[in-house]
Amino acid sequence: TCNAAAQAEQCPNRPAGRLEADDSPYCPVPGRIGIVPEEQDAISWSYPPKCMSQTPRSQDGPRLDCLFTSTTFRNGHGTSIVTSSTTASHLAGLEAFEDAPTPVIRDALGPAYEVVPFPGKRTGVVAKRRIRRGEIFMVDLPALFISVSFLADAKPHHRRRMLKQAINQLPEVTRSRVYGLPRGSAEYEVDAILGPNAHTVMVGDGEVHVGLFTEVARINHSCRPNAYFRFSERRLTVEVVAYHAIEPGDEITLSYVPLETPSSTRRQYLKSHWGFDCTCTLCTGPATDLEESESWRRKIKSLRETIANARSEGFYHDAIVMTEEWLMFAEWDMQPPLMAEYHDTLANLYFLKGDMVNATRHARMAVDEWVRLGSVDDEPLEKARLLLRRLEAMDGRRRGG
Ligand SMILES: C[S@@+](CC[C@H](N)C(=O)[O-])C[C@H]1O[C@@H](n2cnc3c(N)ncnc32)[C@H](O)[C@@H]1O
Repeated sequence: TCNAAAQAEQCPNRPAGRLEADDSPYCPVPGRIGIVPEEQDAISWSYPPKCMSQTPRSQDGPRLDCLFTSTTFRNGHGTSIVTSSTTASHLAGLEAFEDAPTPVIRDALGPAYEVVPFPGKRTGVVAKRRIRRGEIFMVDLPALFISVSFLADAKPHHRRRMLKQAINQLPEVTRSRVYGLPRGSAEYEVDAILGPNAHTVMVGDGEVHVGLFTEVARINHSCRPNAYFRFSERRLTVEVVAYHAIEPGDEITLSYVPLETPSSTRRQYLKSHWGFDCTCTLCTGPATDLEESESWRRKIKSLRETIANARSEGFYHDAIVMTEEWLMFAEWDMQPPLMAEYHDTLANLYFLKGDMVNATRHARMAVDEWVRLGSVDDEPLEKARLLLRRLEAMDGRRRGG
């Protein structure tokens, strides 16, 4: 988990990628909501921050990383963050640290999943009831949040000491969840815990961090997953979303690797970074299924790049046509995006093209979809509403005069 450049390439915080064509195809910085408050140290940490200076291999000048623990974070869940003081200040200013209630899923239907023993994989997560396509059925908080630069640059014994302390400063309930996770083969306990359980996410201006989300860590990998996770920087949460309907008793799976990664690289990566030979249904199923999936993924990847180019060069009509194709290929490979994101993208492209009727139609559908999802991160809904209001105001002016 320690090479910053490799992590930046891999970071699968949004394995399906975003539809928004102006975003980088890999790991876009997840939703930042505007302003970072001025009084950056508004929260008080539960322990005096402990700092270590690193001599980075890749940047100029030494870098100071500190351990910050809040035991009161989200009603006593607690979190330990190891990062630069600039990033810590940025995080501390986010809504995640406000004295707000813990984000929960308003779930009148009862718990969506349970953790059960799973042959060959110790445990796995299975659906307890039907989960709708696009439903956010799990929201998790980070027990640990560690800068990848720290992991890469700190001396091994400093790194281990800091991380051990980071775990030990957590509240008892979260600490025991961390220690209850499966271990990899690394010699030292903290490395063995992080290895097979942590995921990468980005915060601030693209700083890659490793997040240990103990609930998400229960979900096994599949090369054709039925769910994916999205990171909300604003709330420091990970939401797990269903790609398509999941039936009761089905195993819930995520891809630990970006879906576009070719199968041989994917398998190698899972072996070298996660330490296992993948036994998912795609890897153990008929070769023709795998070949077909590979070909869709190649098409999806190249389409996404072409859409980004078409948009930046002002060929909005082409970008719209290709976005439709993108959706179709993604559906064929059973990894459809959130429909809300799809409508958002089209609303923006039609808007740029000057087709206000279709822009308004898609903006309305985007708002409806975000509301229906009940996302724990309201930023995309706010954005979609803003665009819709703007379009409606333009229409009002046109009709009025
Ligand atoms: C993040 S944990 C997943 C939950 C884990 N099974 C547990 O018992 O808590 C990752 C570990 O689960 C196992 N695993 C996950 N997906 C797998 C797959 N597709 N094939 C084989 N083993 C898998 C591997 O041992 C891997 O290191």
